[in-house]
This record gives sequence, structure tokens and C-alpha cells, in this order.
Amino acid sequence: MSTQSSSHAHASPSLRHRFVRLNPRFDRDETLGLLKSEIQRFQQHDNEYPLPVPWLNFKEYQLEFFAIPGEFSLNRSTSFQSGRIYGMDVTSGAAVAALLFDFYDVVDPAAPNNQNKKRKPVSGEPLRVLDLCCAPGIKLCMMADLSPASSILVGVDISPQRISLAKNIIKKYHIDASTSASQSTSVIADAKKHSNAENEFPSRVSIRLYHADGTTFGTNESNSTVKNGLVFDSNAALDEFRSRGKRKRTNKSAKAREKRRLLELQRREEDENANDITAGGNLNGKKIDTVSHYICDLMNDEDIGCTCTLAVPPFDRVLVDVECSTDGAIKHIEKNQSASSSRSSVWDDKNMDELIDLQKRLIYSGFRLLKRGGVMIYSTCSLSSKQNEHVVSSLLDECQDSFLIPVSFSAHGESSREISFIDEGSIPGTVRFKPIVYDVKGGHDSVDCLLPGNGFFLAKIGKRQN
Ligand SMILES: C[S@@+](CC[C@H](N)C(=O)[O-])C[C@H]1O[C@@H](n2cnc3c(N)ncnc32)[C@H](O)[C@@H]1O
Repeated sequence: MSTQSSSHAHASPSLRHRFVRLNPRFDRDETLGLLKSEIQRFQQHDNEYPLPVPWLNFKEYQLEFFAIPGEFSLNRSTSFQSGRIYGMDVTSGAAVAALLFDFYDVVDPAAPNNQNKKRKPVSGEPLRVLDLCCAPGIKLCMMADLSPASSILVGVDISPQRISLAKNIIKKYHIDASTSASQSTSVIADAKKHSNAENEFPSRVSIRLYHADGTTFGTNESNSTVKNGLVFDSNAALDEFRSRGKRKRTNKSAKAREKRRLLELQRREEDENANDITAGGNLNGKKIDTVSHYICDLMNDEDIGCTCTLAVPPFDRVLVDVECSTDGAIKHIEKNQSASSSRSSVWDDKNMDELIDLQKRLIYSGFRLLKRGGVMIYSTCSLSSKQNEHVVSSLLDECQDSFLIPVSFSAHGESSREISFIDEGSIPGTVRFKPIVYDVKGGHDSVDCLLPGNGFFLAKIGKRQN
């Protein structure tokens, strides 16, 4: 499938870059070899791409992010079409890495029992992970790739169009045998060999997608304008995929079958959750004795002004990657810089206030759905304090069970020095990534060998045990 050479034959080389992440189910060296040859054919000369990203990839733990030329068309490349790589910004990778690993947490070496020791990636215990604003699902895929075996990942999004994009991306990378490589045991063995020895390659996780309002998801409140529905379950999709060869059915009946199956799964799940709440139950291996134990031990409703009960078991990790004004995204900055763009920002005071209100409701909801002892990341691709530090402060001020976990991406690995494009936010321990800004011709003053990505903000928040 060599569409690359013809479509890119006359493209000129550029210093602009974008990022990809390797799919761990495929042989690493083969993927890198294929990608390199495609890039060389595109640029028509030998070059160093794909370049590893030194501030995010470490010897101890390879997140497998690489920079590629900005003009290289992923959609037309065989590496992308075959599912060997994901198109994903490094800052998005940083958010997922901070959520799943404590490697980037700032540990005070002076504090007793809190030595600055080398830490391990997530342990083998299965996790319940929630992505409250998940679409199009690129961070959810990374979480699914890096979470321990048997973890359950739940993605929620309010937009039906975007949740359907997420469904397609998850099908591509986790279900479809030709692009996920998940059916091949030799590929899995190979991926294990190439992944960090301490981190077992996750053989199987469950991914569920809900079309729902994240501000009320999992509670007994519901948004009447949004259908609260399970729209995808990876186990059901895998079963369907495997049995497809045996049956001769039309697309229409396959869709109807999928719908029936999801409704049945949702009903069963709701019954199980109701049993947990009304008769006690078992949550992540922990026995829950009584209704009040379940509600009091695992919820945190009073101090965030919510009197509703949770209809889903809470989560070990929650990502709240909210809708934002996107002013940190390089594409957005370039659009605004462009002489042809006469359109100024679409955010006036009124809808900005509404946006910030939504962000606050989402961060509160994420925190409500977080288990005690759990960890949450709040992130945006905006650099506005109102959408970042102010939202985080509001949660920290309101919820006495919340606390900030300081994170740094500049103090580790090969580059244990200050990195010019990574700042601390105005709340110490939060992180601001400054975007590399290209001029209108696509060039920039100097290429930073540490490879910055989009403008981005992230804060890591914990929920106290009791
Ligand atoms: C920045 S994007 C998320 C990107 C995603 N985390 C990823 O990495 O692919 C923000 C998402 O929030 C969704 N959203 C906006 N309001 C929401 C709400 N009330 N509940 C759930 N999702 C919402 C939007 O539809 C959009 O897909």
C-alpha cells in the first residue's frame, strides 16, 4: 500500500514537527523502520526522523512518543493505516502518564519516608479508569494500552458525533485484527519483550463508551436532553468480531444485534450496581458491607454540594480533559496568526463564563466519581488562568478531601534541567506547557531539541483516604 510516495513526492522538507505514539502491540523496530522509510521517501533525503522525545521518554519507561515532520500526512501513511502508530501530541501523553504513573510526581527529598527513589509504573492490580470527556478517544487508547490487565476503562462524552469517532478509533486499535494486532500471540509476546520489563503488557482490558453528560454521569440526576447510554463495549465488540465470520448477516442486523446487546449489558450493569448499593457487594476485591458503608466510604458528596448517590462504582483514576477555548493548540494559534483569518476569538464574556462554569461542573463531577485514595488529572489545551488554575482552586477550596499532587516533567531522566517550554502554573505543582510558535511560513527561530508540543495545562489531584 504505497500511497505515500506519489502523494508527497514534491513536498519540501520542513523543521515543523508533530507527534506519534507507537502501538505497543506491534514490533517496535519494524514500526520505526517502516515509519522512517516513509518519512525519507516523503522528504526525499536522509534525516533523523522519527525523533524520540527526551523529556517524556525515559530509559526506565518508554512511552514511545516520536516527532515526525509536520507536513507528513499520517492519514496516507501505511504505518498509520495499519494501526502501528497513533497521532497524538506529547502534551496529551504527559497528561496520561501523570495520571497512571507517579514517576513525574515531585517528591520532597527532605521529607522522611518519602525518599526520591526510583518509582515503578502502575502495579499489576486492575484499575477502574474514567475519561469524563473522552472523545475522540486518543488519550483513552493510551490509557487502555498502559493500564494493567483486566482494568476497566470507561469513556464518556456528550457529543454523539464525537463519541462515534471514539468508537471507531477504539475499534481500529483494540478490536480490528488487521490494525490492532491483538489476535496474534506472537505479536503480543514481541510487544512484551519490547515494553518495559517491569510493566506487563496488558493482555486484555475492557473499554466502555457512554454517550452521556459528564456533569451528571453516574449519579441519580440525569440530563434529559442527553441519552444516557452505553454505546460501546469492547468485550461485546470482540465477541461480535470473532463470530462475524461464522454468520452471514447484513450490516443492518449486526447493528440491531449490537444495540440489543448493549442494552442488555447496561441493564445487567445497573442491576449489579444496584445490588452493590442496596445489599452490599464487592468492589475491586474490597468487600462492601452495607449501604451506608458504600455511600460514606466511597463518596464525597456533602462537601461538593451534591446530595445525589452514585449509580456506578467509583474510579481509581479519572481524567477530566475538558472542553476549552483551545488557545494553546498550535493549530489554533496559527489560524489566529494567519493574515487570511479575519475571525477573532469566538469566546465573548458570556460564553466564556458558561465555558468556565461547565469546566467547574466537570471537575466536581470527576472528583465525585473518584475513589478515596484515587488520583485525577484536570487538563486543558488552553493557557488561560480562568480555565486552569481558577477551576482547580475552586475544587481545592470547596472539597476538603482534595489535595494537589505536584508534578514536574523537567526534573527527570536525561534532561534533569529546566526546560524552557515547561512552566509551573500559578498553583505550585501544576504544569503549563508553552507551545512552540511557528511563523506564517511554517518556520521558527530555532528547533528545540527537546521537542515541545501544544500549549497545555495539567493538574494532578488526589482524594484523601478518609
Ligand atoms: C478536549 S476534548 C477531549 C479530548 C479527549 N480527551 C481525547 O484525548 O481524545 C473535550 C470533549 O469534551 C466533550 N464535552 C463537552 N461537554 C461535555 C459534558 N458536559 N460531558 C461530557 N463531555 C463533554 C466534548 O464533546 C469534547 O469531545
